[in-house]
Amino acid sequence: MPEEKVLVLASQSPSRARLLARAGLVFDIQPARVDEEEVKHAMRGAGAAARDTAVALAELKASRVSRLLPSAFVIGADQILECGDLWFDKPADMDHARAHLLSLKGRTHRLANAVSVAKGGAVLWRYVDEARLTMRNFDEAFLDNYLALAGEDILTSVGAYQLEGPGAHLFARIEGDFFSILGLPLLPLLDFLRGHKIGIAA
Ligand SMILES: Nc1nc2c(ncn2[C@@H]2O[C@H](COP(=O)(O)OP(=O)(O)OP(=O)(O)O)[C@@H](O)[C@H]2O)c(=O)[nH]1
Repeated sequence: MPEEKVLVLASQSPSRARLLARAGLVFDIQPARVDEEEVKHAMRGAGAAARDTAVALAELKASRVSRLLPSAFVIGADQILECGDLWFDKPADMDHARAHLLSLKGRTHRLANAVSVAKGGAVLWRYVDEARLTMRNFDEAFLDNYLALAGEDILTSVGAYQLEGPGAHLFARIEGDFFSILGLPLLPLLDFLRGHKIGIAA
């Protein structure tokens, strides 16, 4: 009897879970207990770039959960939004979301998107890419209408937008992978998983 391949997503992200489920993968969810702020603060203080910090966090989440579930393939991911020399976190509430978007409007921000797979506590694979997103210089009346339409779902997103939803109205231009922007570099991840006979047989 071949060993059943167990797949676990070490993430609380509804977007990451949606992307994997819609690709037909069957998986459990076990969010990682990681103090992201502490790791970001330490790495930023040591001069690490956003992409390296996102990789480190993705690996930490995957390896920590895979130590608890040693026979599973565990996916960890992390996204860092950088605008100017500021790193943004998910907004705490709608007022923060409004302030977030006022500081991003009319500017280009970068998203570092990292994903990692671990098994038995060891990182097997990691991948990182970046996207550049240019927001329109919208006025506050537009922003109020956007917030009313988009609602509190945007609090689950580091940029206070869901590109696949009303967030599309915010942008003049996006450069980068759509799935990565939503939180998961899906195509390289599916490639890796198929190589381990997880997902659709090659
Ligand atoms: N639906 C959606 N979510 C987005 C978008 N852009 C960023 N996100 C989400 O923003 C979040 C980035 O924050 P992270 O700290 O990497 O992840 P998290 O949501 O805290 O979840 P963990 O993996 O448990 O750390 C992720 O959940 C991404 O899926 C988008 O355009 N659409």
